[in-house]
Amino acid sequence: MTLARGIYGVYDRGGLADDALAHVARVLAEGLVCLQYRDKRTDAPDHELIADLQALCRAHDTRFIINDDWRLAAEVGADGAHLGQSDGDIAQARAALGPAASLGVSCQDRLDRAQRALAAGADHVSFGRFFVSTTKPDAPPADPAVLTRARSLGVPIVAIGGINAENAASLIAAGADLVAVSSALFAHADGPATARRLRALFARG
Ligand SMILES: Cc1ncc(COP(=O)(O)OP(=O)(O)O)c(N)n1
Ligand SMILES: Cc1nc(C(=O)O)sc1CCOP(=O)(O)O
Repeated sequence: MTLARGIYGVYDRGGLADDALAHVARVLAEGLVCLQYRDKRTDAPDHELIADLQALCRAHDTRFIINDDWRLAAEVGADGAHLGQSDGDIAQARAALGPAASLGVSCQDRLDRAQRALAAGADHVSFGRFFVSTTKPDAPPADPAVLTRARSLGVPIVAIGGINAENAASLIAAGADLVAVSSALFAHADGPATARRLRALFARG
């Protein structure tokens, strides 16, 4: 299923408050296209948390995506997976997840990576980081011009890295269909207000 334009939430399991799920529900209520479960702390997925997030996503008509591990995505019946350059075979992931799944691939600032990912079965591609990210401080920088070049690919283009309500407009203007946001949505109390402001940016066209 083609991802609509809008907000792509990245729920990073590290450093969450006790009321994290209630906070996620408030953010989802603002209207996110999808929510990614990302856990870099352990190889042991938190199945209870995954089930809770998946249920919240269903209730809010938000696609639920698993980072890094397409086998886990298939096992839990997620709506899709997001793969980095070393997260396995994209064609194998597509075969396992099926044609309706959302399958995204990180391409940093490389159009050739995006072309290869799409040829192998991805249906959207992600570029970044565009701003300094507290969630992933070592992510290499990308120039927003890659978003403009990527329009020619004809698939949804995701921008990621340090994005918030103040800086997202430039990336949307450059060509991003979705902005992938973690800390500004989920590590700050004003995450729901940020989601509302981001939505307004897309509503402007
Ligand atoms: C939407 C989106 N884009 C890029 C990434 C980064 O994925 P990856 O390169 O696999 O790096 P880690 O997230 O594993 O650190 C992402 N997660 N989501
Ligand atoms: C998970 C991730 N990947 C990135 C990349 O550039 O590939 S940046 C990033 C972190 C996104 O979180 P925040 O919105 O808090 O910066």
